[in-house]
Amino acid sequence: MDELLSVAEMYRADQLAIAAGVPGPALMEAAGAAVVRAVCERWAPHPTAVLCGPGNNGGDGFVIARLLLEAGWPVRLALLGTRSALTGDAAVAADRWPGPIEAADPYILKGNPLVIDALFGAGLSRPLEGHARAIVEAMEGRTVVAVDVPSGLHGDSGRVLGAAPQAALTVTFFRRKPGHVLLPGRTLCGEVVVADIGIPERVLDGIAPQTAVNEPSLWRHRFPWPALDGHKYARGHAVVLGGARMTGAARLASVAALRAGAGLVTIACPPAAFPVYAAGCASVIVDPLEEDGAFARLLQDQRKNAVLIGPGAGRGAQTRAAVMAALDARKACVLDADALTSFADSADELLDRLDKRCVLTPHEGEFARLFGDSVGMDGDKLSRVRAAAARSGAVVVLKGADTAVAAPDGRAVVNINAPPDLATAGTGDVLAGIVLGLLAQGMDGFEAACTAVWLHGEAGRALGPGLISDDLAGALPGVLKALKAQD
Ligand SMILES: NC(=O)C1=CN([C@@H]2O[C@H](COP(=O)(O)OP(=O)(O)OC[C@H]3O[C@@H](n4cnc5c(N)ncnc54)[C@H](O)[C@@H]3O)[C@@H](O)[C@H]2O)[C@@H](O)CC1
Ligand SMILES: Nc1ncnc2c1ncn2[C@@H]1O[C@H](COP(=O)(O)OP(=O)(O)O)[C@@H](O)[C@H]1O
Ligand SMILES: [K+]
Repeated sequence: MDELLSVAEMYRADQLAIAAGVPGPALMEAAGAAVVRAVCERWAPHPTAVLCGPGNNGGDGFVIARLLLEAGWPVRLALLGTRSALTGDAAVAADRWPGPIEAADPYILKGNPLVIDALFGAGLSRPLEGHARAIVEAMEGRTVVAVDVPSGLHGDSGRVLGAAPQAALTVTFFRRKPGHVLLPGRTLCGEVVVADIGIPERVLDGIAPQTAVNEPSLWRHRFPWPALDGHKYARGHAVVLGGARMTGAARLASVAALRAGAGLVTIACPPAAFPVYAAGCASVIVDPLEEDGAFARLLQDQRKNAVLIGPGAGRGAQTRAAVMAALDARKACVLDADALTSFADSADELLDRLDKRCVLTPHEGEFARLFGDSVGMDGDKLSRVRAAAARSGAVVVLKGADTAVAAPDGRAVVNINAPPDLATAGTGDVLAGIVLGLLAQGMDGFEAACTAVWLHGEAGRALGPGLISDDLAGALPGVLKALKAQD
């Protein structure tokens, strides 16, 4: 599993490693050596400036400068702050640096195209300003290798505090932090190398991290591959509420649900729209809702076990009533798009009714409408999605280039495989359909959401530039085949 450690958890990992008998200076020496290895693998020796900060990140910088010098590199080292202010392991590392210590002034970068940024680590306590900010800004245009994180980037949020350089390479230690995968951090880090510095894996037992990168090892063992003796009803019957006008959305979602493995998929739609839906995918059942209450009656069929409401549903009382009917019928639910926006003025009415078999799939705008009052929009993506899941009791998928998924019990993942080609109309409808198809097959809400987001990203990658949402479901068989081949 690819855990993401918060800054506090990383400090705890360091402490547990030291308590287990790995000396602090040995960790720092290993960290510096890992950076030097990564640098030497990528660049031939050339003039390099190592910028050291006042803490242990700077301590790593002293180790790096010494090892580069020993490897024959032309190195200059500059320190932000004074030598006498260094303490602990950083002071030990500084003692072992044989060269001069210069002041961290932008002039030191002159003639040094490669810069090692060892100013600040992931746990920055306040925004960069003054001298620190000036030197970070002066790195622009140079090849920057960041130690742990580009200085100024916060490891928990992925946000820039004041300023941070664009790195070509970031070498971090033991595990990535959320800031390496959340935007804009992910972009600023460039290539990320995770180095083993001798922290024993078992320290994770004492930390029990709740955050990870979304990858198949988290949910592959629960993927609902059809059984040899299975039949279509064993694979679930999914229902999609179709709207009167925007019919494409429900059609995209219904095909995606089938491709994700649902045994049957029904679109329940207004009678006037029946011809449009019926002319769509031949594998999808279309059921016109002839009279008031027809949707609730349709859901009385116990075999219909999962419901998607939102894509193209229309905003207003009818959609709200359909959501309530699905919740009353205790179906596994995916609520997306209009199903979320329809509760913008009465969010609590919805949020008080949800449980962990409900998956909400808002983009940032829909999130603001539904959770703006309860959670707010100020926090970072991971904190907000976690708070939203805790508030609602549902699984929340906060979409975007760095989609984050959270369960009400506090687990969360950040997804990193989705290409920007997915930023095109209708891809969210496809995602909602994939979640639906997996829920229909009995996957639990959090696993279904994580799996769907990953499959959606892989389908996007398989298609690449030029993809439109119509193509995505058709790419799922190839993605699923590759996933199955890894079993
Ligand atoms: N045993 C360990 O703890 C290990 C730590 N390592 C390194 O240690 C780093 C973390 O070290 P620290 O916790 O000392 O953190 P930093 O090296 O980021 O230093 C924190 C110091 O910077 C100051 N500071 C924070 N924000 C500032 C701002 N905006 N302007 C000016 N000064 C500011 C703080 O007051 C504090 O003195 C990691 O990033 C990693 O590079 C590695 O050596 C591996 C082992
Ligand atoms: N830059 C991006 N990189 C990766 N994925 C993206 C990017 N922009 C959007 N997406 C994904 O595309 C989908 C868009 O969904 P949504 O905003 O609901 O659009 P629509 O309503 O048109 O379907 C989401 O899954 C989102 O995560
Ligand atoms: K740094």
